[in-house]
Amino acid sequence: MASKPRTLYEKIWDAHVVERREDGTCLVYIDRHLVHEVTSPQAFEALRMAGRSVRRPDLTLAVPDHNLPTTARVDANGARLPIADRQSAQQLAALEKNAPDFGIRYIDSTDAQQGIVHVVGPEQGFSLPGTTIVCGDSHTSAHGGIGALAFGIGTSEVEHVLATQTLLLTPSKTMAVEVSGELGPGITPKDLILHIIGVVGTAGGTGQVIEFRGPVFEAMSVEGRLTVCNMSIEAGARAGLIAPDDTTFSYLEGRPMAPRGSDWDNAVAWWRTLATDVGARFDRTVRIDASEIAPTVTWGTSPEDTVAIGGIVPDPAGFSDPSKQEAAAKSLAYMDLAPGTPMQDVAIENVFIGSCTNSRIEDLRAAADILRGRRKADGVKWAIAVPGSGLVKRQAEAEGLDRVFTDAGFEWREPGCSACLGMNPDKVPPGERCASTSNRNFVGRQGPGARTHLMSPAMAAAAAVTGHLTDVRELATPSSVDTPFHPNPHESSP
Ligand SMILES: CC(C)[C@H](C(=O)O)[C@@H](O)C(=O)O
Ligand code: SF4
Repeated sequence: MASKPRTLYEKIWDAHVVERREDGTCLVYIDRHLVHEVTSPQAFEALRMAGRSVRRPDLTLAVPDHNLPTTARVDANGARLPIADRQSAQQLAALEKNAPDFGIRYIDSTDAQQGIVHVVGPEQGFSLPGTTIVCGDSHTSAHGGIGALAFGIGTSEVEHVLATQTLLLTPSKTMAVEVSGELGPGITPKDLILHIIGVVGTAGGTGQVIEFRGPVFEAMSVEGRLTVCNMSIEAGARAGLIAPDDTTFSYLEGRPMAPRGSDWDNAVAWWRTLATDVGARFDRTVRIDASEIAPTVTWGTSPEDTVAIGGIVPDPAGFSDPSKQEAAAKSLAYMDLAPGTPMQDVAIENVFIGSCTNSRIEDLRAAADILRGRRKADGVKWAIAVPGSGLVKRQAEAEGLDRVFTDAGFEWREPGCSACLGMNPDKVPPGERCASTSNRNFVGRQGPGARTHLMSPAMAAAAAVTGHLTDVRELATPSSVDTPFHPNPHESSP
């Protein structure tokens, strides 16, 4: 008898279950564990107190990102500069000590391979299709873009994975997000995922694993897929997935930690079997028409508060759900926006291009395409471009993108989480607005009182040039609009 058709999620899940318990929970094997400085110190301390070691240090990779300043890290003599904030300094020092103490590979802040953990994993070939990947960080969902079942875990689970290389989990429900049609000129993966979150809602995917399906994702670069899956957590989902294909394999082949030789061939042969079978069942399916999507921005303090750039700030009274009415009214008060205001009239004083959502080479190219030969508007006080890793930075510099940014009035920074969240010196001043390529527009996310509008890198660049939220399609040169994705994945890899 033919076996039951399975989804991509079910195939990866089944391949990793070590033990099914009577209560429905499963002990699941974890293939890859990424560790950063914020959620790991207590986990290592607990191991130390219990006299335990790390079960598979070779499957664990540590890299600092959240707390690192993105200004110069060494002085003129190459000596490391101190970290001013005490808690940040302690967390960073703890990771630097814990990694070698427990035999884990550690990428130092001064190493060209350092970067945001979710940029570094795929870039190093550490994150692979068909694997289970965890990290004490919600945006671990990003790695689903290469076809891995990847999700964030809490600090006690970090300890559990370090000690046992397993986790106790319950199987998730599945949701298919089927996107038909094609994205229009100038519409990027970020616009697509913002639009999807607007449709699904931040609670829409709760506890589920979303598989993004359809020709748009098949045509998308790995960078774009990482952007989409990165934000699936903002739809409440446990993880996001896109089936691995030739685009994925050519992105990964030859990366430092990817398999080689016959191991590579065997891996690719298995990865090819992972795609969802015809006839496999999802618990829920959401259908979206790509051709209806415009450049998308947020107006409120939740990632589901999205609107097309040509739209207006909504009236809270227009929402049918009373709790949403209340939330929208609160959001608008915090954002200092009046219902009915055209989004394009919203002036911004800050621009942040970076974060694990949009700091890969293709993102920097898209922003630079808009900025080339232009300058930021006078009203824009602070604009920074923060590459997702040292390798992305190096690649961008080789292409002259750093000059495009600095000529346009941007600061060109060292890799890290930066102004995505206020855990390091890069903060948006209270009461000011920021056009940001990050993934969360929560109250105080970019600093106390800061007001965040989420958007794509090209849209953030357009806002920098005009000083207000702007439809990038009105600014774009024909060539930058025609190629929203870099066509050749090899070219777009650092
Ligand atoms: C600090 C970290 C635990 C947090 C997360 O889990 O996502 C951060 O990365 C974020 O984006 O808010
Ligand atoms: S860049 Fe932002 S979203 Fe990504 S891991 Fe860092 S803080 Fe979290």
